[in-house]
Amino acid sequence: MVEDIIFVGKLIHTPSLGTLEIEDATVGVHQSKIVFLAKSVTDETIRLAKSHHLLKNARVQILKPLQFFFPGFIDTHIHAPQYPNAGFGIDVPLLKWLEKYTFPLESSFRNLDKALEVYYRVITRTLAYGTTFASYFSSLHAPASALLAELCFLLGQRAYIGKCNMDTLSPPHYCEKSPESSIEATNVLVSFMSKLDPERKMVSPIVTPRFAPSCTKDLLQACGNFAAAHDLPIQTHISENRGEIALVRDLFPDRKSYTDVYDHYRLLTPKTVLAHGVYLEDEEIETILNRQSGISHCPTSNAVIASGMANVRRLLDAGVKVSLGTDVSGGYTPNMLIAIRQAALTSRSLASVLKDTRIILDLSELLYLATQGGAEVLGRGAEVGSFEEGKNWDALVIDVSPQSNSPVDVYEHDSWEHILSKWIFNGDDRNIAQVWVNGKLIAGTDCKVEDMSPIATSLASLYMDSVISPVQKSLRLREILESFTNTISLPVTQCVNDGKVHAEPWKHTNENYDHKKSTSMERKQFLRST
Ligand SMILES: O=c1[nH]c(=O)c2nc[nH]c2[nH]1
Ligand SMILES: [Zn+2]
Repeated sequence: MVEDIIFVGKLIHTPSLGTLEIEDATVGVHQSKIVFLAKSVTDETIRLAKSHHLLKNARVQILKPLQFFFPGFIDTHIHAPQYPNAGFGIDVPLLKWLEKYTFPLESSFRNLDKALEVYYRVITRTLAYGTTFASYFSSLHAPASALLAELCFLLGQRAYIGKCNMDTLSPPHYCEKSPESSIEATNVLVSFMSKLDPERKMVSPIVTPRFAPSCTKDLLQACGNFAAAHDLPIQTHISENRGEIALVRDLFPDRKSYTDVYDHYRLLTPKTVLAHGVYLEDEEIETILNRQSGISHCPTSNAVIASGMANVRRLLDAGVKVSLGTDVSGGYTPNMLIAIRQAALTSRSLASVLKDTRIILDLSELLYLATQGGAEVLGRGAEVGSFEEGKNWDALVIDVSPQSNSPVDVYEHDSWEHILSKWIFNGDDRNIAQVWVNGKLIAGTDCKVEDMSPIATSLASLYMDSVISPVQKSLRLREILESFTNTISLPVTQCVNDGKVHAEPWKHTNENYDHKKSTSMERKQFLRST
């Protein structure tokens, strides 16, 4: 059961593009939803909240000075298995980067021990950075993707999880055998996740054709059909890099443009997330608008792998939905604050290059992209992204007081607009005191062991244990997960990987690989590669 709480304090959000609201507020949360919202704090508003029929048993949480509520960040594009590469590998352009750094790493996620370790880390790190909702690409492996879904569910992060569909132009050891086997594995993941969270409230599958060059025409067609048949969102990459666009032109000579490839295969829907969109032509933008698909602007990775600078203003002026993604590990960090900063600076650089100051994104627009804009692109605009009666309580408590021990120095004369801007440009995870998802406190510097769920506590204590060897850690991790899985009796499902069928997704996918034998080659390779 989720506790009912009346939150009292400064509340900052961007409910629509260009609207920044900074007000004192009294917010009543019942069973994870906002049921009362008064935009002031007085004895009367608190009394009114307490007398609300759904808040009779609510406790009251009052923020301290220099603390405020902010909607949780929504990262609409992040590659979970690439997290170990975050922070290096910036010497080559996109297609070479995939070959040199990305495919070798992702292919190792057939090893579920590795997946456990990396996925635990990426979820807890993004939560500490205030990401309450992430749209993850995983690798092509259904079992590891199921594990990612399960960990998000158990640790409490809202997430879309997509296993990559890719059946061509990829290394033989990291390429699906056929469109049929790719869709079969996707179906396995969808079935697993449907049992994990039947209402798709916390975790939902998302159909993930990696990008046009890594899919045959039959696979693109099958992905479009599958998404339509199961009413699922879709995510992919588009128009990120000039070399990639030329490749798409060569591979799909019958299609007018990169966008037309996706449109032809029914992959552009109101629930489609298109990452990058740096070089879209006017006609492509119009198609994306007509299909009501959205863009995930990934300025950090666009800069890191020198792909280019997307003109967000042009997309917004056209009426296209835009959000923000960290795109780890093209992006060097899963920290959404950095993505916001990079979006700000990219818009300024472009404004200077194109001699048009209108291109500059102001703070309220940047914050919208990172919150409500993300919710809209993921098709969840009515549920999360800002504070409104009926929405879920996915919120951060930001602390810029000296007690936060953060790099944000506030002076007496600073307005709240200035404080907000200082947090965005100077802050870090030390300012994120509380992370609430779906009415539960699950992370943040204030989050005590007693606040955490039992699984989060067990996993956290394991990770803080510096004595235990990596091999023991991996075994213990698996044991913990299995014990919790049994406790909440998650459905045992069948997962297909590399053509084999397995009883439970967290068990091995490779019959020759025994995780208990810590000397096995695979484990040694895993330890060396992490
Ligand atoms: O930034 C990117 N990261 C990826 O993993 C990828 N795959 C295809 N295109 C891509 N772009
Ligand atoms: Zn990407």
